[in-house]
Amino acid sequence: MTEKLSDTARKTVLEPLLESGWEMVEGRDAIAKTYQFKDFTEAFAWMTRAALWAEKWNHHPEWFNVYKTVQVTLSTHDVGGLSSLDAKLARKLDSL
Ligand SMILES: C[C@H](O)[C@H](O)[C@H]1CNC2=NC(N)=NC(=O)C2=N1
Repeated sequence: MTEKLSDTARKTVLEPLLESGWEMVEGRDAIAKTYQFKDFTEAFAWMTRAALWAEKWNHHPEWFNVYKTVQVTLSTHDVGGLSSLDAKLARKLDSL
């Protein structure tokens, strides 16, 4: 069962992400990051790889793509805030 991150988990799990370019979204329990690629092909190839992980884990990003920029927001809709799935997906997105 997915749960909202506890205060303790936020310290250990979110802090490394916030140090690597993720930001808390104002007014909402979510994290966001903007990725820049060389061109649209690179951006879309990355989105395709990300989509396969999202499907595999049944956890999907909110994202917005314009040309070579992809803005990603992560939150767990089922619990109305951040869960460990968001942290897991964020780490995966950073590694792709
Ligand atoms: C029914 C389905 O399992 C759920 O709606 C899944 C799908 N993908 C999801 N993605 C995200 N980001 N949050 C969710 O709560 C979520 N729930």
